[in-house]
Amino acid sequence: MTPLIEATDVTFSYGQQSVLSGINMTIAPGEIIGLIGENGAGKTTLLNLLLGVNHAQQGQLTVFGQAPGSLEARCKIGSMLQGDMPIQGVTVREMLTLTNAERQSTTDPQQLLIELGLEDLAKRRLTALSGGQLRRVTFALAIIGNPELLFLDEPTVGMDTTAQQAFWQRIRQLKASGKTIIITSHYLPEIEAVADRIMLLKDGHFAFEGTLAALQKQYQQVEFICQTALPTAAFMDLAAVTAVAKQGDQLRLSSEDGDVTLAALVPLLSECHQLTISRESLTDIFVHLTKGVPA
Ligand SMILES: Nc1ncnc2c1ncn2[C@@H]1O[C@H](COP(=O)(O)OP(=O)(O)OP(=O)(O)O)[C@@H](O)[C@H]1O
Repeated sequence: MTPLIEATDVTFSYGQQSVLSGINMTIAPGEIIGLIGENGAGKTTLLNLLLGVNHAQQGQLTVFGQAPGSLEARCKIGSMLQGDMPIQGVTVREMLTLTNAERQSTTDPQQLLIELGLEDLAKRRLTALSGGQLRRVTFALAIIGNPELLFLDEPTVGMDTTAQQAFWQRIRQLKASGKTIIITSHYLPEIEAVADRIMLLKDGHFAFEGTLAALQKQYQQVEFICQTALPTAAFMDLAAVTAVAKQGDQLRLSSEDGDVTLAALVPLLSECHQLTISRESLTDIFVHLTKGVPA
Protein backbone atom coordinates (compact mmCIF):
# COMPACT_ATOMS: atom_id res chain seq x y z
CA MET A 1 0.00 0.00 0.00
CA THR A 2 1.36 3.45 -0.92
CA PRO A 3 2.30 5.31 2.27
CA LEU A 4 0.30 8.40 3.07
CA ILE A 5 3.17 9.99 4.95
CA GLU A 6 6.85 9.25 4.43
CA ALA A 7 9.82 10.88 6.16
CA THR A 8 13.46 10.07 5.60
CA ASP A 9 16.21 11.56 7.79
CA VAL A 10 14.24 14.72 8.44
CA THR A 11 15.92 17.35 10.61
CA PHE A 12 14.56 20.61 11.94
CA SER A 13 16.00 23.34 14.18
CA TYR A 14 14.67 26.63 15.52
CA GLY A 15 17.78 28.75 14.95
CA GLN A 16 20.59 27.03 16.85
CA GLN A 17 18.19 24.75 18.73
CA SER A 18 17.97 21.34 17.14
CA VAL A 19 14.50 19.84 17.74
CA LEU A 20 14.24 16.97 15.25
CA SER A 21 17.22 15.01 13.97
CA GLY A 22 16.89 11.92 11.83
CA ILE A 23 13.12 11.47 11.76
CA ASN A 24 12.14 8.42 9.73
CA MET A 25 8.56 7.27 9.43
CA THR A 26 6.09 5.63 7.13
CA ILE A 27 2.37 5.89 7.79
CA ALA A 28 -0.14 3.87 5.80
CA PRO A 29 -3.72 4.97 5.05
CA GLY A 30 -6.12 4.07 7.85
CA GLU A 31 -3.53 3.97 10.62
CA ILE A 32 -4.12 5.66 13.96
CA ILE A 33 -0.77 6.83 15.31
CA GLY A 34 -0.25 7.80 18.94
CA LEU A 35 2.56 10.36 18.88
CA ILE A 36 3.96 10.62 22.38
CA GLY A 37 6.91 12.28 24.08
CA GLU A 38 7.75 14.59 26.95
CA ASN A 39 7.07 18.33 26.93
CA GLY A 40 9.31 19.91 24.33
CA ALA A 41 10.09 16.60 22.57
CA GLY A 42 9.03 18.07 19.22
CA LYS A 43 5.55 16.62 18.61
CA THR A 44 3.91 19.91 17.61
CA THR A 45 6.98 20.81 15.56
CA LEU A 46 6.66 17.55 13.62
CA LEU A 47 2.95 18.14 12.96
CA ASN A 48 3.80 21.65 11.71
CA LEU A 49 6.33 20.13 9.30
CA LEU A 50 3.69 17.70 8.02
CA LEU A 51 1.30 20.61 7.49
CA GLY A 52 3.92 22.63 5.64
CA VAL A 53 3.79 25.42 8.25
CA ASN A 54 7.51 24.87 8.89
CA HIS A 55 9.99 23.28 6.52
CA ALA A 56 12.55 20.57 7.20
CA GLN A 57 16.14 21.75 6.81
CA GLN A 58 17.29 18.33 5.68
CA GLY A 59 15.73 15.05 4.59
CA GLN A 60 12.71 14.06 2.55
CA LEU A 61 9.11 14.49 3.67
CA THR A 62 6.00 13.69 1.66
CA VAL A 63 2.31 13.79 2.52
CA PHE A 64 -0.05 12.26 -0.06
CA GLY A 65 3.09 11.76 -2.17
CA GLN A 66 3.79 15.51 -2.35
CA ALA A 67 5.75 18.10 -0.44
CA PRO A 68 3.78 19.17 2.67
CA GLY A 69 1.56 22.23 2.32
CA SER A 70 0.35 21.65 -1.26
CA LEU A 71 -3.19 22.83 -2.03
CA GLU A 72 -4.27 19.24 -2.70
CA ALA A 73 -2.89 18.11 0.66
CA ARG A 74 -4.53 21.03 2.49
CA CYS A 75 -7.95 19.96 1.18
CA LYS A 76 -7.40 16.45 2.52
CA ILE A 77 -6.03 17.34 5.96
CA GLY A 78 -7.86 18.47 9.07
CA SER A 79 -5.83 19.67 12.03
CA MET A 80 -6.27 20.71 15.59
CA LEU A 81 -3.02 22.15 16.84
CA GLN A 82 -2.01 23.81 20.08
CA GLY A 83 -2.04 27.57 19.81
CA ASP A 84 -4.62 27.65 16.99
CA MET A 85 -5.80 31.26 17.36
CA PRO A 86 -9.45 32.16 16.83
CA ILE A 87 -10.04 34.81 14.17
CA GLN A 88 -11.43 38.08 15.53
CA GLY A 89 -15.09 38.75 14.77
CA VAL A 90 -15.89 35.44 13.05
CA THR A 91 -18.73 33.28 14.39
CA VAL A 92 -18.58 29.51 14.83
CA ARG A 93 -20.96 28.94 11.89
CA GLU A 94 -19.04 31.33 9.62
CA MET A 95 -15.72 29.66 10.44
CA LEU A 96 -17.14 26.21 9.72
CA THR A 97 -18.61 27.45 6.42
CA LEU A 98 -15.30 29.06 5.44
CA THR A 99 -13.26 25.96 6.27
CA ASN A 100 -15.76 23.75 4.45
CA ALA A 101 -15.44 25.89 1.32
CA GLU A 102 -11.63 25.92 1.60
CA ARG A 103 -11.71 22.10 1.62
CA GLN A 104 -13.98 22.22 -1.45
CA SER A 105 -16.46 20.05 0.43
CA THR A 106 -20.23 19.74 0.33
CA THR A 107 -20.62 18.86 4.02
CA ASP A 108 -23.55 20.69 5.64
CA PRO A 109 -22.03 22.79 8.50
CA GLN A 110 -25.43 22.91 10.25
CA GLN A 111 -25.61 19.12 10.30
CA LEU A 112 -22.13 18.88 11.80
CA LEU A 113 -23.02 21.47 14.45
CA ILE A 114 -26.02 19.33 15.43
CA GLU A 115 -24.03 16.08 15.43
CA LEU A 116 -21.39 17.60 17.72
CA GLY A 117 -23.91 19.31 20.01
CA LEU A 118 -22.63 22.76 19.04
CA GLU A 119 -25.84 24.38 17.67
CA ASP A 120 -26.14 26.67 20.71
CA LEU A 121 -22.70 28.10 19.95
CA ALA A 122 -23.29 28.63 16.22
CA LYS A 123 -23.77 32.41 16.44
CA ARG A 124 -21.07 33.05 19.01
CA ARG A 125 -17.84 34.69 18.00
CA LEU A 126 -14.83 32.38 18.30
CA THR A 127 -13.15 34.89 20.58
CA ALA A 128 -16.14 34.71 22.98
CA LEU A 129 -15.87 30.96 23.59
CA SER A 130 -14.52 29.31 26.73
CA GLY A 131 -11.34 27.21 26.39
CA GLY A 132 -13.24 23.91 26.30
CA GLN A 133 -15.88 25.26 23.89
CA LEU A 134 -13.16 26.51 21.57
CA ARG A 135 -11.49 23.09 21.66
CA ARG A 136 -14.78 21.42 20.65
CA VAL A 137 -15.28 23.91 17.83
CA THR A 138 -11.67 23.43 16.71
CA PHE A 139 -12.38 19.71 16.45
CA ALA A 140 -15.44 20.45 14.31
CA LEU A 141 -13.18 22.59 12.09
CA ALA A 142 -10.68 19.73 11.86
CA ILE A 143 -13.24 17.19 10.67
CA ILE A 144 -15.53 19.32 8.51
CA GLY A 145 -15.34 18.30 4.87
CA ASN A 146 -14.50 14.72 5.84
CA PRO A 147 -10.68 15.02 5.43
CA GLU A 148 -8.73 11.81 4.93
CA LEU A 149 -5.94 12.75 7.32
CA LEU A 150 -6.23 14.31 10.77
CA PHE A 151 -3.53 15.82 12.99
CA LEU A 152 -4.87 16.18 16.52
CA ASP A 153 -2.48 17.77 19.00
CA GLU A 154 -3.62 17.22 22.60
CA PRO A 155 -7.22 17.48 21.43
CA THR A 156 -8.99 16.86 24.72
CA VAL A 157 -7.19 19.50 26.80
CA GLY A 158 -9.85 21.70 28.40
CA MET A 159 -12.80 19.48 27.40
CA ASP A 160 -15.17 18.37 30.15
CA THR A 161 -15.84 14.66 30.68
CA THR A 162 -18.97 14.58 28.50
CA ALA A 163 -17.19 16.38 25.68
CA GLN A 164 -14.22 13.99 25.97
CA GLN A 165 -16.48 10.96 25.73
CA ALA A 166 -18.24 12.38 22.67
CA PHE A 167 -14.83 13.19 21.16
CA TRP A 168 -13.49 9.64 21.59
CA GLN A 169 -16.73 8.19 20.25
CA ARG A 170 -16.27 10.30 17.12
CA ILE A 171 -12.63 9.21 16.82
CA ARG A 172 -13.73 5.57 16.91
CA GLN A 173 -16.21 6.32 14.10
CA LEU A 174 -13.50 8.07 12.08
CA LYS A 175 -11.20 5.11 12.63
CA ALA A 176 -13.91 2.70 11.48
CA SER A 177 -14.41 4.77 8.34
CA GLY A 178 -10.73 4.40 7.43
CA LYS A 179 -9.36 7.85 8.30
CA THR A 180 -5.68 8.25 9.08
CA ILE A 181 -5.07 10.07 12.35
CA ILE A 182 -1.98 11.25 14.18
CA ILE A 183 -2.91 12.10 17.72
CA THR A 184 -0.82 13.40 20.59
CA SER A 185 -1.81 13.31 24.23
CA HIS A 186 -0.10 13.32 27.59
CA TYR A 187 -2.99 11.25 28.92
CA LEU A 188 -1.73 7.91 27.71
CA PRO A 189 -4.77 5.72 28.47
CA GLU A 190 -6.53 7.73 25.75
CA ILE A 191 -3.81 6.83 23.27
CA GLU A 192 -3.75 3.23 24.44
CA ALA A 193 -7.45 2.87 23.65
CA VAL A 194 -7.33 3.96 20.00
CA ALA A 195 -3.81 3.86 18.55
CA ASP A 196 -2.71 1.12 16.16
CA ARG A 197 0.87 2.22 16.55
CA ILE A 198 2.83 4.23 19.09
CA MET A 199 5.65 6.56 18.07
CA LEU A 200 7.75 7.87 20.95
CA LEU A 201 9.78 11.01 20.26
CA LYS A 202 12.89 11.41 22.37
CA ASP A 203 16.08 13.38 21.74
CA GLY A 204 14.89 14.42 18.29
CA HIS A 205 14.08 10.99 16.90
CA PHE A 206 11.78 8.02 17.44
CA ALA A 207 13.07 6.06 20.42
CA PHE A 208 10.29 3.52 19.84
CA GLU A 209 7.94 2.91 16.97
CA GLY A 210 5.58 -0.04 16.76
CA THR A 211 2.34 -1.55 17.91
CA LEU A 212 1.26 -1.29 21.50
CA ALA A 213 1.65 -5.08 21.78
CA ALA A 214 5.27 -4.82 20.55
CA LEU A 215 5.96 -1.98 22.98
CA GLN A 216 4.56 -4.03 25.83
CA LYS A 217 6.47 -7.13 24.79
CA GLN A 218 9.73 -5.20 24.54
CA TYR A 219 9.49 -3.00 27.63
CA GLN A 220 6.61 -3.96 29.89
CA GLN A 221 7.46 -5.29 33.32
CA VAL A 222 5.07 -7.89 34.71
CA GLU A 223 4.73 -8.25 38.45
CA PHE A 224 3.72 -11.46 40.23
CA ILE A 225 2.56 -11.18 43.83
CA CYS A 226 1.76 -14.20 46.02
CA GLN A 227 1.85 -15.54 49.54
CA THR A 228 4.52 -18.19 50.04
CA ALA A 229 6.71 -19.76 52.71
CA LEU A 230 9.41 -20.46 50.09
CA PRO A 231 12.61 -18.35 50.31
CA THR A 232 13.41 -15.70 47.68
CA ALA A 233 16.26 -17.92 46.49
CA ALA A 234 13.68 -20.34 45.06
CA PHE A 235 12.57 -17.64 42.57
CA MET A 236 15.80 -15.79 41.78
CA ASP A 237 16.84 -17.91 38.83
CA LEU A 238 13.44 -18.34 37.20
CA ALA A 239 13.43 -17.39 33.52
CA ALA A 240 13.05 -13.65 32.74
CA VAL A 241 12.90 -12.67 36.43
CA THR A 242 14.52 -9.27 37.03
CA ALA A 243 13.84 -8.74 40.75
CA VAL A 244 12.51 -10.65 43.76
CA ALA A 245 11.51 -9.11 47.09
CA LYS A 246 9.80 -10.59 50.13
CA GLN A 247 8.05 -9.00 53.11
CA GLY A 248 6.74 -11.53 55.60
CA ASP A 249 5.05 -14.16 53.43
CA GLN A 250 4.31 -11.76 50.58
CA LEU A 251 6.56 -12.27 47.58
CA ARG A 252 6.92 -9.75 44.74
CA LEU A 253 8.56 -10.91 41.59
CA SER A 254 9.26 -8.71 38.56
CA SER A 255 9.64 -10.19 35.12
CA GLU A 256 10.59 -8.85 31.71
CA ASP A 257 8.52 -11.56 30.03
CA GLY A 258 5.39 -12.55 31.95
CA ASP A 259 4.56 -15.62 29.84
CA VAL A 260 8.05 -17.09 30.20
CA THR A 261 8.16 -16.50 33.96
CA LEU A 262 4.67 -17.90 34.46
CA ALA A 263 5.70 -21.12 32.68
CA ALA A 264 8.79 -21.38 34.90
CA LEU A 265 6.68 -20.72 37.98
CA VAL A 266 4.28 -23.63 37.37
CA PRO A 267 6.23 -26.25 39.45
CA LEU A 268 6.15 -23.83 42.43
CA LEU A 269 2.50 -22.83 42.12
CA SER A 270 1.29 -25.32 44.75
CA GLU A 271 3.44 -23.35 47.23
CA CYS A 272 2.26 -19.93 46.00
CA HIS A 273 -1.15 -18.75 47.19
CA GLN A 274 -3.37 -15.84 46.14
CA LEU A 275 -1.28 -15.23 43.06
CA THR A 276 -1.96 -11.96 41.24
CA ILE A 277 -0.30 -10.80 38.04
CA SER A 278 -0.17 -7.13 37.09
CA ARG A 279 1.19 -5.56 33.95
CA GLU A 280 2.57 -2.06 33.70
CA SER A 281 0.40 0.50 31.97
CA LEU A 282 1.52 2.47 28.93
CA THR A 283 2.10 5.36 31.34
CA ASP A 284 4.61 3.30 33.37
CA ILE A 285 6.42 2.16 30.22
CA PHE A 286 6.51 5.77 28.97
CA VAL A 287 8.13 6.92 32.21
CA HIS A 288 10.81 4.22 31.94
CA LEU A 289 11.53 4.97 28.31
CA THR A 290 11.64 8.76 28.57
CA LYS A 291 13.89 8.59 31.61
CA GLY A 292 16.17 6.20 29.74
CA VAL A 293 15.85 3.58 32.45
CA PRO A 294 15.61 0.09 31.03
CA ALA A 295 12.15 -1.23 31.94
N1 LIG B 1 8.46 28.99 17.45
C1 LIG B 1 9.45 28.48 18.18
N2 LIG B 1 10.63 29.12 18.25
C2 LIG B 1 11.65 28.61 18.96
N3 LIG B 1 11.59 27.43 19.63
C3 LIG B 1 10.44 26.75 19.59
C4 LIG B 1 9.31 27.24 18.87
N4 LIG B 1 8.29 26.36 18.99
C5 LIG B 1 8.76 25.37 19.79
N5 LIG B 1 10.05 25.60 20.13
C6 LIG B 1 10.91 24.71 20.95
O1 LIG B 1 11.04 23.49 20.24
C7 LIG B 1 11.00 22.39 21.14
C8 LIG B 1 9.88 21.44 20.70
O2 LIG B 1 8.65 22.10 20.91
P1 LIG B 1 7.27 21.40 20.56
O3 LIG B 1 6.21 22.39 20.81
O4 LIG B 1 7.35 20.81 19.22
O5 LIG B 1 7.23 20.23 21.65
P2 LIG B 1 6.03 19.25 22.05
O6 LIG B 1 6.57 17.85 22.04
O7 LIG B 1 4.85 19.52 21.21
O8 LIG B 1 5.80 19.71 23.56
P3 LIG B 1 4.48 19.73 24.50
O9 LIG B 1 4.22 18.32 24.90
O10 LIG B 1 4.90 20.57 25.64
O11 LIG B 1 3.36 20.32 23.70
C9 LIG B 1 10.83 22.96 22.53
O12 LIG B 1 12.09 23.04 23.15
C10 LIG B 1 10.28 24.36 22.28
O13 LIG B 1 10.69 25.25 23.29
